Amino acid sequence: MSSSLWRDCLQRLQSELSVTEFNTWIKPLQVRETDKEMALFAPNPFFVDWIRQQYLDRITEFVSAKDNSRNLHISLHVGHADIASQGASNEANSDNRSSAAAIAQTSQAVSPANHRNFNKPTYNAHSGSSAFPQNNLNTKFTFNNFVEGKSNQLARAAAEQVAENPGVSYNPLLIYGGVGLGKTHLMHSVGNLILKDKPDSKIVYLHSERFMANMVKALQNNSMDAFKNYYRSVDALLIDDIQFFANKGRTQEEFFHTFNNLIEKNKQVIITCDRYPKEIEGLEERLKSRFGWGLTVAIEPPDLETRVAILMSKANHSNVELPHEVAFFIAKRIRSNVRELEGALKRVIANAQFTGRAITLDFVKDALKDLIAAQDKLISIDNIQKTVASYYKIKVSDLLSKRRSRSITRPRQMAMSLAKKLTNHSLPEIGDAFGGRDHTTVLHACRKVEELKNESVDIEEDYSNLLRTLST
Ligand SMILES: Nc1ncnc2c1ncn2[C@@H]1O[C@H](COP(=O)(O)OP(=O)(O)OP(=O)(O)O)[C@@H](O)[C@H]1O
Repeated sequence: MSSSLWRDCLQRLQSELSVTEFNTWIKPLQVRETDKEMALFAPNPFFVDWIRQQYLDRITEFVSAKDNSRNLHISLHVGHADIASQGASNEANSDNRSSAAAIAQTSQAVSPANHRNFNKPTYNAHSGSSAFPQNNLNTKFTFNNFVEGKSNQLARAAAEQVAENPGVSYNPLLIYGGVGLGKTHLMHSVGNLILKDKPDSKIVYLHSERFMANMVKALQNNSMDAFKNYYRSVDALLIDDIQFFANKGRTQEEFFHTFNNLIEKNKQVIITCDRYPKEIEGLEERLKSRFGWGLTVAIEPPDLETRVAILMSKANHSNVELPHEVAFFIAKRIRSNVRELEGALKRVIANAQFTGRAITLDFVKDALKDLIAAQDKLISIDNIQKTVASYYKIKVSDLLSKRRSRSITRPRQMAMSLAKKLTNHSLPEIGDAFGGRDHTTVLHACRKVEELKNESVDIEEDYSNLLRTLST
């Protein structure tokens, strides 16, 4: 079935994409539209992945601009629109869940607001009588395919310990770091390993947004007891992106009690967060302090060697031979996070498959030219150093020197903190660029600047001035 909204969307995409791209990826999509949802169907999981990475933002943007009154959810599925209709009617029939469950396994609801968060596959959801998910673990995320490097070593080691001794080693385990760095991957790896050792364990993974949605549903349906019992009866609760709880008082209250209950019973809790939890505004102090009871570990952006290793490993898993020089080229250019690195690799592989061309350096330069151009426009550490030095009327060589007088250390800390904020370089890379300093020095500088900004209007003003100069 094809709605007029979808037809408009197709027209727009056709005008924006090349003929091959449109015919290969967009034309085969089937659509089923209801009042609340636009469900898109693609022939296989790879196709779904590709649509999500390359086109979903654009489709979502277009649909919400064109029809913002309905706030349509856009979901992606493997399969055919007509089979899904059968699935949907099965879903309504509580005695016949198999088709609905099969569809649920490959479905990821996406709305303009929650698109990033629900992007993650949750293939392992069991069907069941409960209104709540049974485990939602993605079996693709394991320790075996998690590439270790300096940036994630500690987090990985802690996660492995927790998987071996759930509820005992570190409870809670809190993993924090920027987007796409492997926090969710590690969390699922723990869940999968616990299940391998103890298949009867009740492990639940969910995004914090889902926790809140389930709570709201339970409040509406007068089923809070079932909600509480469900989450308090698990052996391990893995909850992603806790920063989402900021300023959501009722959800925090509920989570606080669930958390206490589980920890008291030595049930494992694992939490991820996109920043150091103490820095989340709108998160209650009692939660922040409890999160610190166990172990808090950071994941940093991977360094060059780790990025190369990740690319080689991902290519290997897709049975693709990736020349080392190509991996090196991509890893050098794409530094932001692993998700983008993986996206670039997928794009290279798909392009090579379409065109039948070999993956050479020239081929990759061409296939990724827009990504590379965007990357080249990013602010460089060099530029930050020059701007900060000139602002404080010192020399760049002072910033790189060992001098420790305040007139030099403050600007140096400011420059490091701006480098962390405005570039995709990892802490070790920033440290290197500042006269070979350790990554902990950079971390300290970032925290110090945050602290000083709160204490001193002058520093706050310097920071804003520099940020403005660098961002224009
Ligand atoms: N060290 C690694 N080895 C292999 N794959 C990795 C590694 N780190 C990240 N990835 C891959 O990168 C992608 C993004 O990782 P993940 O979803 O775990 O990031 P995240 O930190 O949870 O991000 P977000 O904050 O956006 O939720 C996944 O496909 C994951 O498998």
